[in-house]
Amino acid sequence: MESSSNGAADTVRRALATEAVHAGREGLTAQGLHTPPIDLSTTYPSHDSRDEAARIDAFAAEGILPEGPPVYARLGNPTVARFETGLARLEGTESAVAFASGMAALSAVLLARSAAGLRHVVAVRPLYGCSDHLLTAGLLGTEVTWTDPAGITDALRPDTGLVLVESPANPTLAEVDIRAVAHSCGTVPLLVDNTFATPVLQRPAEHGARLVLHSATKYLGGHGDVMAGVVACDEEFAGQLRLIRFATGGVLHPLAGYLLLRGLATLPVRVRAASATAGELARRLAGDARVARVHYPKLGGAMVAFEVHGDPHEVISRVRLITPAVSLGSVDTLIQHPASISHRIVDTADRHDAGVGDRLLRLSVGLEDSEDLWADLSGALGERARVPVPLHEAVN
Ligand code: MET
Repeated sequence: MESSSNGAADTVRRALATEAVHAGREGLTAQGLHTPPIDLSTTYPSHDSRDEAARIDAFAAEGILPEGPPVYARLGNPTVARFETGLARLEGTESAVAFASGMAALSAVLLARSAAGLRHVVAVRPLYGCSDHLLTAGLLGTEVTWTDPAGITDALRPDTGLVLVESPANPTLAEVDIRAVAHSCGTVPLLVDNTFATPVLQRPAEHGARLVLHSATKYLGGHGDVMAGVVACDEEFAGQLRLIRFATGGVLHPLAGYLLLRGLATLPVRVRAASATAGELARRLAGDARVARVHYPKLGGAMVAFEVHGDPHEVISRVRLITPAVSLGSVDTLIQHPASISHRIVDTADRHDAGVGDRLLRLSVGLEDSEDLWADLSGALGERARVPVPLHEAVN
């Protein structure tokens, strides 16, 4: 293995905060560099076509990247590979494969399983709304059985290729016991969407998940300026994902790879700071008569969900410091109404069954001062509505 950027041996197991800064920066010092280079090449020159053919054959066999330049950018990219290395180290997996978005990453996993003749998926609600929709609509030819964690074993079939859970879940922050769920899956791969927790709070692979999914757009990037997805997994599955990525083209741009690697360096600091503020806001919301219910994970984290007695649209319209926008994981605090945005695409009855009520608001806590955030949130909650008021407009 190459030496790290500061020359320390990689054989020593290092703490997460150290890995966050150094993993993926291997070999820079030897190149005389401090920051990772951004390789924008779409193709790579070679006068040896026989060697190129052999390298393509080697990649096509198992999705293993050949030594040296990647031939063509759809096979791989050195800047993106640094991010993949960094994320794999943080999640404690052999490999990671990055995509253009979280949905592209999930799609690649589903296609990999379908290609193996295993098109049945078992999934637990709630999931992020578009993940739910992708499965429910069967857009990729998969068939889904929705169940709760206790029903997973009974839901498995000979053609089940994947079990899918998200914990803490978007948007209710419901948690599952990942180790117990992994046990219920038997030999079927378990995919855990770890977007909300991040490897700072939870490393699903340590509890038996074979695949760990992230919308890297969120905490991994951390600044609301890069869209990406990534799957952390063993090298065998990673090879399949690279082949799917090559065939379907959902590659990550190298600049995004650079921004994500930079984001990983501050991930532990950002997540811990935002989580402390989120915990405090959750505590204040729980003690506020204008709030009917607060959802905050046992695991902690920077996401808070809460149900208001009043009209949730009014709260959204009144925030001034907090950004009224979907998405999460940025340095600034965001608030959105899942029934209107992130989970709009989920059938109303299914959404309600999953615990995503019409009065639920989802807060992604950023790095601002907690008193400033509380002042804004408290102002937005308004003076009245300490008891439920009817929702008049077209809220399903
Ligand atoms: C297009 S809606 C959702 C974006 C993001 N996945 C979220 O949950 O906020």
